[in-house]
Amino acid sequence: MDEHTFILNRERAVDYLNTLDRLYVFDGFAGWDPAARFKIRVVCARPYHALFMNNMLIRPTEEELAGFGQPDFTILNAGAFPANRFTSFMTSPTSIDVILGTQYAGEMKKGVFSLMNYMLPKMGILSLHSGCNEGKDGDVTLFFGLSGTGKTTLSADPRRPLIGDDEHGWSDRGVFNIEGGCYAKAIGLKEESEPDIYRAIRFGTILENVVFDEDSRVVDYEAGAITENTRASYPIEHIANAKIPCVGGHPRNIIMLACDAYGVLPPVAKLTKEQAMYYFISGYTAKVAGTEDGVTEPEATFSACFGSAFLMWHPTKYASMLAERVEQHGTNVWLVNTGWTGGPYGVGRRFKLRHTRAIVDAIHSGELAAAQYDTMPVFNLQVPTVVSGVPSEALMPVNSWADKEAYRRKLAHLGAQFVKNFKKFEDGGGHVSADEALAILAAGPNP
Ligand SMILES: Nc1ncnc2c1ncn2[C@@H]1O[C@H](COP(=O)(O)OP(=O)(O)O)[C@@H](O)[C@H]1O
Ligand SMILES: C=C(OP(=O)(O)O)C(=O)O
Repeated sequence: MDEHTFILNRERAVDYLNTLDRLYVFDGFAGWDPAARFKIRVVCARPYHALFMNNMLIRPTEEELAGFGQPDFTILNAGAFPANRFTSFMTSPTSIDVILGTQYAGEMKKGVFSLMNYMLPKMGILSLHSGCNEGKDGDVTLFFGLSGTGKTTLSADPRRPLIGDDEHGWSDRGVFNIEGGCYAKAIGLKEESEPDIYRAIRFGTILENVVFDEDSRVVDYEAGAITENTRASYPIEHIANAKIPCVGGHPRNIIMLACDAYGVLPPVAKLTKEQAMYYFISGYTAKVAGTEDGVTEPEATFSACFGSAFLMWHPTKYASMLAERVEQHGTNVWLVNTGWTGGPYGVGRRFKLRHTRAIVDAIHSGELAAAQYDTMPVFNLQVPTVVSGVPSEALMPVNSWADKEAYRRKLAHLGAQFVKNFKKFEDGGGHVSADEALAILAAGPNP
């Protein structure tokens, strides 16, 4: 989009907002690190949108609010009003630079994230689409992953204080959350399996698109009648063990999450430095019905750095910043499949949350770093032979499939999709040397 189109959209949003009798304004911060903190003003037509950003941004103290002054950035949310589709560069009535034509509250938080993906790297800080928590001895873990892969679910862990569930920065001082709240998927939520998130849903939380009984107000988390993408937005302090301020040291472990609906990838693999770059740049998951409209069948998705829609620089810029930090801090990198086992979607079933949690626990206890590994064909991934609390036949995927030939076909098929996707990154994008680019490419699958 060019500047002129942006100005036209902005004018349209301002004109619409000016017609309203009442507007809702919220001032808050993005970035828990005071050296990387931005003042954000949200101006919107609906109180729900203002409350959403009250939950998702960092709430200023009364004193901070008194001295807030002019914001660094302003979000104009005129989502009830469409953009003019005849404006050049506008291919739809939905605009997300200033918000027109969509009332999805997530646009505002991801708008701030896009901004941070531009600003932070300029300041030498890596922006991360990841969850983050911290162990008793201060060891930090990042959970990268696309929407629905488990960032929010797995970073909420009663034994590990939560730093954040979705958006972080990694500077020379360590990691910090960008946000002041969480945005959890609520579909199928149960107190037994996700107690922290379930209990975080109380006064002040926004529940979006859930089905509830109008008389009793009891919510039916199982119902996806409106959409599968039901959500709960709550201030981070609603999580009992949130770490406030939401900052931590340099990560000891990075977990890259993929929800592989083909059932091809192992539930956990240990990555070499080059594999870590390869899987980070690839940003794989397989979408099943969920966050996005129109997705009803599993479909491989590659989204660079696990968030290409929010990247403002070439993906290899973020990847090389990640490689530098991983090297400097000796961070271990893991690939965890929170998707299917025993066959693809429709044949097998999703990994049990308690098995994925057992894997994450084995990473944190150091059990996996000391484990024995086998090599998985095609992807050349190092897969542990034993993980406490996880059935061993689930570790090497071929063992969990009844039809071994069908597995081999899907393995080759997924490998080929990775290779095809990676073509556009083969030259390193000017941010890694030609030799490094070759080493990263060689770390990918060989179908
Ligand atoms: N094995 C698993 N690991 C992680 N999440 C799982 C697993 N099985 C089912 N789920 C469900 O998948 C969804 C993951 O969503 P969420 O954690 O909000 O993803 P993200 O924060 O990455 O968008 C949750 O609804 C969770 O209950
Ligand atoms: C907010 C979103 O992302 P996530 O599921 O990663 O929270 C979204 O995709 O709308």
